[in-house]
Amino acid sequence: MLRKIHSLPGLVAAVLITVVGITGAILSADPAAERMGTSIPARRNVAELADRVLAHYPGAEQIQRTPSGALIVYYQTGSGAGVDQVDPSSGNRIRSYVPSAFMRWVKQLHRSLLLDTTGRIATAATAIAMLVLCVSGLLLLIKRIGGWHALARPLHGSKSQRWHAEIGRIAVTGLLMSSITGTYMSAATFSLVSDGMQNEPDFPSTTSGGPPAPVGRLSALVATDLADLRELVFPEPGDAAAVYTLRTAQGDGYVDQSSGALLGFRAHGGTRDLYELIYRLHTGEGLWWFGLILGICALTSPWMAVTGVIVWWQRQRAKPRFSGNSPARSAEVLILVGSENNSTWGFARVLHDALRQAGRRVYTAPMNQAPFQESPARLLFILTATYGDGGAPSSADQFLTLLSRRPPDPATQFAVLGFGDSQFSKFCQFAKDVDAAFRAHGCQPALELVTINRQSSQEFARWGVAVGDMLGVELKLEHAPVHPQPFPLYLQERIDYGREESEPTVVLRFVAAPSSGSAGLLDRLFKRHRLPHFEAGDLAGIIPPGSAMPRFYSLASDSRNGVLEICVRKQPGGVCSTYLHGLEVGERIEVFIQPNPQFRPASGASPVILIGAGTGIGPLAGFIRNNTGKYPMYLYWGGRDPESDFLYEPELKNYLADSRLTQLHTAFSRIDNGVRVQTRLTEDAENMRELIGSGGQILVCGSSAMAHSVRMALDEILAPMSLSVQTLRTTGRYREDVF
Ligand SMILES: Cc1cc2nc3c(=O)[nH]c(=O)nc-3n(C[C@H](O)[C@H](O)[C@H](O)COP(=O)(O)O)c2cc1C
Repeated sequence: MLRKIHSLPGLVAAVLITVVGITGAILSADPAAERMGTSIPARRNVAELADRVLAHYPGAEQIQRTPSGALIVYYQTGSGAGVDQVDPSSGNRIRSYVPSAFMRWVKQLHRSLLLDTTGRIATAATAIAMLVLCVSGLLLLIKRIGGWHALARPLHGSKSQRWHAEIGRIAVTGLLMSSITGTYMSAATFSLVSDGMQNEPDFPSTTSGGPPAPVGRLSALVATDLADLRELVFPEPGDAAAVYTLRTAQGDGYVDQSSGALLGFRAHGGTRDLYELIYRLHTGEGLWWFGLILGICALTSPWMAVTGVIVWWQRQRAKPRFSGNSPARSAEVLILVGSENNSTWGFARVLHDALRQAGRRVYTAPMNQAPFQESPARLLFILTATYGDGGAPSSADQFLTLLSRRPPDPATQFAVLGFGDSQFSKFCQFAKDVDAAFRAHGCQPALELVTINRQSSQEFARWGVAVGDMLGVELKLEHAPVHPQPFPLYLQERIDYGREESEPTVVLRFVAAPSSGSAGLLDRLFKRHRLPHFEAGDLAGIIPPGSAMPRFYSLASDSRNGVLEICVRKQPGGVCSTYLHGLEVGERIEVFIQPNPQFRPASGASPVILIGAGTGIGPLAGFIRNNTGKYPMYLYWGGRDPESDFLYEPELKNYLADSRLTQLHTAFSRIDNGVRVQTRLTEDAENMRELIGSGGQILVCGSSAMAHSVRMALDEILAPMSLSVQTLRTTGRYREDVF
């Protein structure tokens, strides 16, 4: 619901929000520019100013003081009327006052889209839409990220999602302020609220009628501080009954031109003061710095509109299109899906189709729409992602309440499949909560809870086998997510380690075109650089022949290195690793890139501690290779035997020599007194604490068993500092890429 409230006004008003935002940002520069060209004298009264202005402009008709403090004089001369900006101290002319035609046009566009009343209604609607977008966007972000306290945390999601939320959380306060004040001003324009301007003073019925006194001696003007002046209108020369009209910050009145007495003064009411405050907050007039801040925030509106539309479009494209649902009333099996970004629906589709092929009547629905009342189904599959800080995705946020209202039924069997990312501290937490809720509700687990890390097709296929066994049918769950376009690569070089071992490792370097052969020189020169963009730590997706499922390998190079490099250990019976180990130099393969932006060293000079074992060294070696700024980097790496599989040995020695690597700590397990990498960490605990104390970040890459041991060791190392892996994780200083 909240998402709909956010998307609808955004989509409808995207163009208007862009126009109003850009014009607002341009207008915000005006008060600042005006303020810069204005000097504000210390204590001066209106009588003194008027006296000096009259000395320069005998035909002065009116003095106006703009909210920025600029003084404008309207006057008549023998040759006609004129308007000048004058110096507040001397009354001297500064320049002729001609508001820029461009700024007037921008103002009209901002206020009414150059369309009078229709335009004003449209801009009022835009201000309201913007207000709704700011509030709903903030609530969505809080929900996604896991609460108010987490608002400053690093963001996850697709590139457009992250950019939308990142800029949004910076600009939201300014945009909120602009939209609230804009809405109020539009309401005042259409008299829906009062602006307090109707409270005009009554024109004096009698005046002293005496001869005009010099303006510099009129007591009411002497008593008025220049800083309070808004406007002074001079009386018609020769008219003894005429008076000065004086408008100030406090109220409006008239001044007798002979006695200098203040006549019929009427103070502004609270409504007028409120309107003026809101006007100043919106326009920045009189508060130029505030206006500039709002202007900068308003500049983000085109960005927010474009990224917002992209996020919406991506979500629409990924939306499930379900055909072949059996009616809920007659379904034997329910598949309930909890998803935020829709990828879980792809897995649900595969399960749905496989169960139908196995002859079951299946009904699939979002968890929030579980048809508990109508459906007699007694077998429930729940496929759900986790969001925020271990919370529910949007299509499942009502589910636990729905379940609690369902009468307990021991005849119901359920199986929960959790989708998550082990980078998050509360991995698949919502799936765990759902599993626990079903058990507490008296339902029977048909299968134990299974969690799937990063949408792994292999883990899903394994779960499918367990489901098939449970149902007594053969169930093949092959989920091939939609991947980016693959591109061809040629193997340029391979470096083999531990050939004689049962699980040898190979470093493979691919280029975008053959570096030798029949290709022409130009072809060779340019095609070599036609690698798509990727960074070390991103994932290379490779689909081995005879399989539909890609396997992912962490990249050990950047595209700017001119090669795509991966480090592969041959797994016993592993389809893809066997295929890659069999590649000959010059052979062609197809690869696609899956960005993995959370696994990168933070920018800046704080130390980076890289920890890995086995082929986990791949991305870590890539980070070191690209550390051309020579920031402190420490590598702790565990291998088996230094004789046969010291991966990247010559490169690491070079990096140490040219300071791209600060320290190298190796641990080998298959030698006398062999140790694992976590032991090296513990031995070097003092150094580790020092590095973490100076703001260090830890990146871990390798098997999940190794990552687990490393976490345990680090928790012990960090305990004297009252820190833990968990606390580092929540602040983005501990990241894992685990397989
Ligand atoms: C903002 C955000 C927050 C997330 N929070 C968690 C989390 O707390 N725990 C977890 O295991 N996974 C978390 N994930 C990972 C998702 O649950 C995972 O990518 C899932 O496969 C997405 O499924 P969906 O595309 O159907 O929404 C988060 C992802 C994002 C983008």
